[in-house]
Amino acid sequence: MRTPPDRPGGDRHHTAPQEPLSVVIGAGGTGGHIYPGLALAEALRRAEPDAVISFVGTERGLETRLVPQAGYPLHTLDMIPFDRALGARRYLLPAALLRAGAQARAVLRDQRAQVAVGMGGYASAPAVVGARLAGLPSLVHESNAVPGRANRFAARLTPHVALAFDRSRTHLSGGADAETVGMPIAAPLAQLGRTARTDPGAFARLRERARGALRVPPGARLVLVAGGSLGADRLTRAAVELAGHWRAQRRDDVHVLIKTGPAALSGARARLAAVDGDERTARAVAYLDRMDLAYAASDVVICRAGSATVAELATVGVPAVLVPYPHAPGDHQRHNARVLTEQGAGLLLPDADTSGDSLAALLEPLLADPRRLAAMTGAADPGTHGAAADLLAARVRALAAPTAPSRHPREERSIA
Ligand SMILES: CC(=O)N[C@H]1[C@@H](OP(=O)(O)OP(=O)(O)OC[C@H]2O[C@@H](n3ccc(=O)[nH]c3=O)[C@H](O)[C@@H]2O)O[C@H](CO)[C@@H](O)[C@@H]1O
Repeated sequence: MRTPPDRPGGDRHHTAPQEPLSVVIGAGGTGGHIYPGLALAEALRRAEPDAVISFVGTERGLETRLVPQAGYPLHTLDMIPFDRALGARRYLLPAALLRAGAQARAVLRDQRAQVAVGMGGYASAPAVVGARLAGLPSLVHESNAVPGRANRFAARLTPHVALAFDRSRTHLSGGADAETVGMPIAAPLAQLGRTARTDPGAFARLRERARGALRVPPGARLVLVAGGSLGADRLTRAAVELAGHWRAQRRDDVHVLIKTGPAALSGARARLAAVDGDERTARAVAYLDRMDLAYAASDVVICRAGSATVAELATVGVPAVLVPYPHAPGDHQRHNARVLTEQGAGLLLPDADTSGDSLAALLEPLLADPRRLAAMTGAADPGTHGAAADLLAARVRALAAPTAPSRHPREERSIA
């Protein structure tokens, strides 16, 4: 039996011994939904060590690797993607949603959950539907500057909405009452941001260790090319061209680390071998499990503008060249990118203009200008991303409280 802990921000009410906090988190598809879900899970466990946390996801996404690897059970639902389903298969969506919602309800009941949280991705809306079917409170966290259809739908089913970026408020039903908590990011990244801002000596030591771990040649500036959790072929190709260009110039003051995604690794390595056989100028890896090391070691990051990446860059303050994915629903990556470009912490490069030549033209003057790089780092506004996991966890715990305003009239109504 759980003893009511002495809670900072103590917001659960205790009149009698009760079951442990049990929360089901719906998150899936790509890293941008799963890592924030995992950061929330960790924050819940920090606040209530005996909390029972489970995830719902699908068989198709990165969650099948990342969630069990982090030590949490994953229950899979049969759900089709919201956006692709709209087209000719639009008529399949209500039935798919109800079926997946019923599966989520079974998980919620099985786990004796008190709250469901939708973090975005395929499984997010079913988690919220499942909570409605079970008469439980739910909360939606919107991570993008422009919400996707799944979360716009889910936000109509619950009055509890939290935002990563304030600018998405106007797109959501109930958005006016939403709280901007920031994007939950992993504890090592939040810590890296704090160290970078408050302890230059410690950060310099960390940076040296990270550069060693990533095999960055001594004295070279590191350009990290990180497409997003799945990689981005356009960026990988441009980065290989850039490496070839710098290698031809015999430059030993720059090094490119290319995160390709697993599917593109062998092709990228073959192309790199043709221009830089001994990996002096560039190295390709499939995935980086330690993004904290990668950010700490980098002088510039070239990346897509997924919301988690944008929030992490704002937190750690690494200057960025952002190449928004042009087919993201609602062009949300371009809006995400603005978070950094409007601060002066990032430069925008349209996807169609991205090549080895355009990257060289952008990066060469930038890397040669340490004051400009430092100004970009200084301009990055960390906002509340470093604290977002704890802020969101406090909201979730408040909803789980027996006397909390969880049984909102909207949650009592049937969704049918
Ligand atoms: C193509 C597409 O539709 N992408 C969407 C997807 O992005 P996607 O999941 O690719 O990208 P994000 O940038 O949001 O998140 C990537 C996450 O994976 C981590 N990471 C990445 C690479 C790596 O090697 N190791 C690693 O740990 C990053 O640190 C970050 O935490 O979900 C995001 C959140 O809704 C959206 O904003 C993006 O538009």
